[in-house]
Amino acid sequence: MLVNFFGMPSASSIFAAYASLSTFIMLLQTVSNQLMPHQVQHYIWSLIQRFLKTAPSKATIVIEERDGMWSNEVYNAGEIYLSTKIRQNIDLLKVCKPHNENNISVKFAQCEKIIDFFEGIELEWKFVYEDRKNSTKVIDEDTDNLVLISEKKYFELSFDKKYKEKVLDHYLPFMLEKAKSIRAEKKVIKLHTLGPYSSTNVWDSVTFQHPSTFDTLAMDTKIKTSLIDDLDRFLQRKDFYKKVGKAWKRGYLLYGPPGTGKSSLIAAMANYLKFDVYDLELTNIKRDSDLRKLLLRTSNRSILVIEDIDCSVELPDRNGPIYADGHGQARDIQFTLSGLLNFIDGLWSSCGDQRIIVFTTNNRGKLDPALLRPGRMDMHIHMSYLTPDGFKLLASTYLGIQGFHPRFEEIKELIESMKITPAQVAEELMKSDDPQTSLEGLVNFLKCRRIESNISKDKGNEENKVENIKRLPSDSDVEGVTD
Ligand SMILES: Nc1ncnc2c1ncn2[C@@H]1O[C@H](COP(=O)(O)OP(=O)(O)OP(=O)(O)O)[C@@H](O)[C@H]1O
Ligand SMILES: [Mg+2]
Repeated sequence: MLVNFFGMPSASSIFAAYASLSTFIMLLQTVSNQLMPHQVQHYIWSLIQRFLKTAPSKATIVIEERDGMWSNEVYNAGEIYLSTKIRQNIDLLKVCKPHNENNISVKFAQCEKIIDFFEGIELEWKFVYEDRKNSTKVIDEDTDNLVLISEKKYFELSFDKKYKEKVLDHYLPFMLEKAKSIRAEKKVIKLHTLGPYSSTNVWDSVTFQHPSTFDTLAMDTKIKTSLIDDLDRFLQRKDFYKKVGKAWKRGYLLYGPPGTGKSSLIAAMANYLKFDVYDLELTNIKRDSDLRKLLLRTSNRSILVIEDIDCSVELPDRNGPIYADGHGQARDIQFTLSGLLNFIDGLWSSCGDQRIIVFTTNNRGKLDPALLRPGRMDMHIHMSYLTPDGFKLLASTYLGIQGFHPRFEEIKELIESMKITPAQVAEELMKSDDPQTSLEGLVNFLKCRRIESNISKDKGNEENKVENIKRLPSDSDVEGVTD
């Protein structure tokens, strides 16, 4: 073929090639018309056409359900990703509801094909299901038990060969990410706690159903916004933590009086992030090694909570490791708070992703300095008494009152004049379904509280006066004083 100086074939050579190809095809048609029945001709032509169109340029990736004994993450992701697409494309579906998910999952019921598109590339997913002659042993990752399976499942992902790099480097990671977010959306949050006598060192888990969210939480708006921003930034900073060589973790210290919403805030964080919660009651732990085992059994994307750190456990100071438990028996505790924190740091640096640790306390002043040291807890969050804005939020959540209500002014003035917790007000607001009655009850409650606190203030002042009078120097106190 003639080629011009741009490396392209010339017009005359293309024309000549086209003419000889057409002559060849016409000849082939004449021969086949005379020798073969019409249906056979049609079948052969369609085969040739299909071969010319697809065969030479097609690539296929096989994604098996199992990688040896273990499940294959890419297959699992494929199943989740395609579950959003098969509803429209396929008539025979299989549905199930895994125990750790909220919604029904839709799966392939038999060998089927689905077409997907990604940045202009057409991708064909084929689900293949085969019965095996012999069953094989695999690990059920939910229970860690060996189970026998007698089927083989896999996906064949086919596409134009020229997009191989793009599919491997972009489409599959995109599909994995998508599956991750679908899974996160569907995920049921678990609350893991230790039994009263956790000699077995295992976490008991139940479904976490705390309804608290950032929308229902009455707290300083600026603090709330900066916490949400902090959590968002934390989730997106995988590369940053890797770059600076730090464990991908974040620590929060929540402090404030009882009933100001510290535990509710933890629940709101868990619901926002869809992270499991591990509630670590340090008093239940006997040995340092038990603690390590338990911590090793916590999962990524989780919140480790240690509540009331100042009083729930008597962590030894550096002078003495032997402590008495609640029953007066000696308890050999070999860890210090800073030891615990260092261990968590070390563990999470090597095998932890997206870990959050939250400590709560009613009294920040009583805390071990190890915890307060700069850089130890990333954010100290003060949960304080109720403010008028906080009250408006509670009124909207509990009573459905949006905006203004004639009683708000009086309530605002009462709230500003005393220290009242959101928990106390929430309890009053729950006493009636009728907003008018509830607010009436709240006003009475607040007035009583104000009278009580004035009385105790007066009493305090009286006692102080008496105390001061008692302390006035008597003749015998004042040595060497003469008139
Ligand atoms: N800031 C708040 N916003 C909305 N509701 C709140 C808030 N604080 C407390 N409540 C209500 O009071 C209940 C008790 O609050 P919570 O257990 O979160 O307080 P806490 O600060 O953890 O108290 P403690 O120090 O005793 O553990 C919650 O279930 C919730 O109904
Ligand atoms: Mg609490």
